[in-house]
Amino acid sequence: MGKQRIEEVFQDKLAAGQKLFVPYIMAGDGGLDILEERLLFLEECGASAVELGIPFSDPVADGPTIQDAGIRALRNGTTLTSVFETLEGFRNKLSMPIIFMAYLNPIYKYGIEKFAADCEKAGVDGLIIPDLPLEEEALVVDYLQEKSIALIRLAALTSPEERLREIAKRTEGFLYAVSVTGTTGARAAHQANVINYLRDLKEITDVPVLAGFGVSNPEQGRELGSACDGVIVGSKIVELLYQDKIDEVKRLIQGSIYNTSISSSSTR
Ligand SMILES: O=P(O)(O)OC[C@@H](O)[C@@H](O)c1c[nH]c2ccccc12
Repeated sequence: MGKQRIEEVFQDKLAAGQKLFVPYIMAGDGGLDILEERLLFLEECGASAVELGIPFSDPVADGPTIQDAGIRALRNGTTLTSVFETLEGFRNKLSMPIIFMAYLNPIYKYGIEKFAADCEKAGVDGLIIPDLPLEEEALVVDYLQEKSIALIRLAALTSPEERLREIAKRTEGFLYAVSVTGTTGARAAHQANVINYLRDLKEITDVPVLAGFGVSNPEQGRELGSACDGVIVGSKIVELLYQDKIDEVKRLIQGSIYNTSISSSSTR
């Protein structure tokens, strides 16, 4: 399904007046045995897609919460191979898109051609590679395109306008609007200029724009979501799952995706 699944699922939700919510979890945190249960739960809560982190020893864009989750996952012996195998076992039980968040090094070591083929086999629809700049994309784009795997590009608050336009033009599936300057991690509030940044991004692209980094509660989710198409939440979700606070995960997701056409939130 690949890129097309992301486009269709997101378009359906947006057309129904819903905002999008994409939780990030670290594959192998808590063991790969619980991955199926967690993904089914997130889908049931109303997640529009899931961003699945591949643990890596040198996660330069990650703050302490996700770094710690990565260390736990690596200690559990999580590898790209075991994640692919696990997903293949239950992919057909989920209808939401699955997006990998992986640094370039593990993908490169695995072999980009094999990686793209295994994404297709395991039903991985899209990919975020945070340490792959536009200038180096030639390393991967052809292989991903052949398998229809969306390469989701990241816009930064500090990117000059011309670069933002290029990023917006190239991105597939959606545009990831990084909404803080710094690493991942829950924050109490966002900078004042973030809303304008999101509105500007909406103007330069037709694909959905999702805001990520720093969202830690439904109020922030709704605030950022009001200026774009929805939010991505990582650290807060990772922390709540680690603490087994399942009900709070549900509240965070459902509280963030209000429905723009019928004011009460849908639990579908
Ligand atoms: O953790 P936060 O602040 O909620 O941010 C989302 C983020 O975790 C997730 O999208 C992500 C995890 N690691 C990344 C590295 C780069 C870009 C994005 C990510």
